[in-house]
Order: sequence, then structure tokens, then C-alpha cells
Amino acid sequence: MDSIRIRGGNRLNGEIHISGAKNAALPLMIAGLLTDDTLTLRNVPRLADVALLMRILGNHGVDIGVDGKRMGVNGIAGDTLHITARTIVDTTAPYDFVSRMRASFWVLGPLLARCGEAKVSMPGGCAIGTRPVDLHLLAMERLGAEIEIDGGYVIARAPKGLTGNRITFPKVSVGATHNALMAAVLARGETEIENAAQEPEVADLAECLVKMGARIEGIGTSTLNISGVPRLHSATHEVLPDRIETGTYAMAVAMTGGEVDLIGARGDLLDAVVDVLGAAGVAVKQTNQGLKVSRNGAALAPVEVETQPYPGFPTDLQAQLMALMTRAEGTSTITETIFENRFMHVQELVRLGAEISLNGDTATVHGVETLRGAEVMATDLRASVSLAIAGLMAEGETVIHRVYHLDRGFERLEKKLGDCGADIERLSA
Ligand SMILES: CC(=O)N[C@H]1[C@@H](OP(=O)(O)OP(=O)(O)OC[C@H]2O[C@@H](n3ccc(=O)[nH]c3=O)[C@H](O)[C@@H]2O)O[C@H](CO)[C@@H](O)[C@@H]1O
Ligand SMILES: C=C(OP(=O)(O)O)C(=O)O
Repeated sequence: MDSIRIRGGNRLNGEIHISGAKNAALPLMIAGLLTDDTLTLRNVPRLADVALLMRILGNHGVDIGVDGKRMGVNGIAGDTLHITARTIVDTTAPYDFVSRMRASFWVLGPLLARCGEAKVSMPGGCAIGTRPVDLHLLAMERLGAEIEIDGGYVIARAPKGLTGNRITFPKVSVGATHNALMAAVLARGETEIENAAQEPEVADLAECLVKMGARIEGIGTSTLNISGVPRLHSATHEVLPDRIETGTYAMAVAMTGGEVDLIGARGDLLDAVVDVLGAAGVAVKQTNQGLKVSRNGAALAPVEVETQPYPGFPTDLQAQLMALMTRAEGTSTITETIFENRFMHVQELVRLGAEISLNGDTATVHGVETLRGAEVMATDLRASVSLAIAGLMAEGETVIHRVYHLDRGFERLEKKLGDCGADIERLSA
């Protein structure tokens, strides 16, 4: 298993190109199941999760051509995928795949809508909470599917097809909204999804589905109205920039000081994060190219933050913010409201000298003057990168083990940071 070694203390200066969003690319790729025509996706990041999803879709009989030319500024823009699900040869998504990536559970809706049946293993993904699938099942049942759970699999059947209905989610779920939306676009009649997730990645999926011929209103709001159509067709769509990667690098620059242009980043997807960074004393400005992030001299001020569904502060940036606040002048409080077990980074940050106490869903972070390098272990995707942020300002050497978590969601992290002056390298096992 690879590790990453960082020698802390260097300021970051230069440019980082922001990749396409993992959490948009995955549902967009899955949407390819909904048509026998070709869906072309541009700006797809090269990530372990994308590679795994290609294998999963391949297992259903989907043909995926990759145009691997690294086009765009400095040859960095993402891959282009041509996804063709001419015929679905297998409607089962096996444990071996789905247990490794949460998003693969989202094949349920499209398979059911297109084939009238699906057998999908209960999902895995980052171990950040119990992460049930009741809301996904509620949505499928509201659309007329019969659901049975057997041997760790969700078996869903709708032999006469799905029928539109009102789906009211008791809680906001990104994944259940993706699943409901992809099922509803091919269901007979009208569907209304109430309390839908408003995350930009849901809107990105909906916009792609519209290009494929779906009829969806209310995109970007909490109520989605869908008029089912009998078939979808080919389309070309560009994956939106990764707001979590953007926020992560913004926090890395905030940590070390310096000035970095995040090329291709969209500040409008990160209002809550830009506000928090501003309160901490970090300047973030939209430019023609993306976002310019700088902290020159000013001390980091502590903040009080609670994670919330979009447009609130994202849970996927909670660990990174906590790493940053370990060096603030004063005491911060960070409350995690989305996942009950998303504090696995705390004990690893403490190894680096952070002072953090936990009380239920709230972490109290007392800023310290010095962090000291140590060996630490990545426990999940965003936790891993929070350790990298801390390592960038820790005295001496930090070695992060189990970076396969990181490779799920950050494309060439060590190159992007290294090009801006970080002393960082991958140690191959
Ligand atoms: C691949 C991807 O895009 N993953 C993102 C997605 O995960 P994911 O789609 O899994 O997260 P959800 O939005 O569904 O989860 C939100 C909350 O709802 C709960 N819940 C969810 C489904 C369900 O059937 N029942 C239920 O109770 C979850 O346990 C959690 O407490 O959104 C999360 C919240 O922004 C992000 O942290 C993840 O990075
Ligand atoms: C939690 C994440 O991913 P997943 O939902 O795939 O576990 C994430 O992207 O931070």
C-alpha cells in the first residue's frame, strides 16, 4: 500500500488545476445506463472510484471508450468517456463491487427503470456512519417497485414498469435524490420529488438528463418535477469542477500561507466555504480563470461551523477545516450534523500535536503554535487529505499510510501540491 511523505513548512504559491467532480462524474456515468445511445462525458477525473465504476458498468454490459488525451490548459483537463449501454446483459450489481463504493448503489434506479428489475448489493463506501438505504428504497417503492432484501442484496422488481408519484424525503439525501431522479425520468407520468438534495452535483446530473431528453423542472431547488419519457438519447456533457477539491486546496493554502490560483474553480458552488475562510482571515477572490486564494502574514482566526446539506458548509470539507483550525489563534467549534462517525481524523490530528476534544457531534479545536510530523493513518477519503493539510505545516516529516483512500477522490494530489512548492512525495509499496 502506498504512503505519502510530507516535509512541512513550505508556503504554497502558483497554480492548481481543479479536476472534474468525483461526486458528479459517478452519477453521470451511471446515467449512461438509461439509454441505448452513447452518453459522452468530458472532464472526467482520473480516480480510483471512476475506474471501479467503469468495471461495475462493464459488468452490466456497458461499453465505455476512454479518450485519454489530456487536453486543455497545460494538458490537464480530464478524460472523455463514451458510455454506451446498448443492451443490459446483467441486472445484478455484486457485493464485490458495491461494497467498495457507495455510489455504485445508484445503479438501482436506472436498472429498474430500464429493465424492470435490479439486484444490487447493500453498499459500502467511506466508513463515516451507518449510512442506511431506506430513503432509496422508499423512492423506488413510491414509483411502484416491489422490494425484497435477501442475502445482503436489494432485489427490486417492476415488471410492468415504474409509475410516477410524489416522493417526499423525510431527510435530505444526495444519493437517494440521484436514484429517484434517474428512475423517474423513464417512469410513466409525473413525479414530484420533495425535499430533494440541492447539491450542485444533483443539478449537474439533472442538466445532463435534460440533454438526454428527460423533462425535469425545478433543477437546483428542493422540489423536482419530472414528466417521464419513454426513452432517452445520446448527449454530451461536461462534468462540473470539483468543489470539494477546490475547498481542500483553498484550505491547504490557508494553512501554509502564500497565494495560489485554483484554475477552473467556481466560487458560486462554495459560498458557505468562502464565508468561513473569510472569517478565518483568508482571502478568496473569483478571477477570470477560477479562484485566487491567499493568506499573507495574517494569523488564522478561529471559527464556529456546523455542516449542513447544500448550500450549507459541506460535510466533505469538515475534516480539512478541522486540520486548518488546529493552527488558528484561539478555539474553534466544528459540529458534524450529517454523518455520526465522521471524526476519525481527530485521533490522527492529535498525533501531530493538535489539541481537539470531542463531545457528541461537536469538536472543540484549540489552536496550537506548532504541529509536529508523525506517522498517521488515513481512515477515509476526506480524513486522509486533512492529514496532508496538517502535514504541510507540521515540523519535520509526516508519513500518511493507506493513501488508497485518497486516490479514490484526489487526482495527482502530490503533483498538484508539489508544483506549488510543497515537499511531498509518494512512497510506493
Ligand atoms: C459519492 C457521493 O456523492 N457521496 C456524497 C453523498 O453521499 P450519500 O449520497 O451517501 O449521502 P446522503 O446525502 O445520502 O447522506 C446524508 C444523510 O442521510 C442519511 N441517509 C441517507 C440515505 C438513506 O437512505 N437513509 C439515510 O438515513 C445518511 O446516513 C446521512 O446521515 O453525499 C454526502 C453528503 O453530502 C457526501 O458526504 C458524500 O461525499
Ligand atoms: C464520503 C465520500 O464518498 P462516498 O460517499 O463514496 O463514501 C466522499 O466523497 O467524501
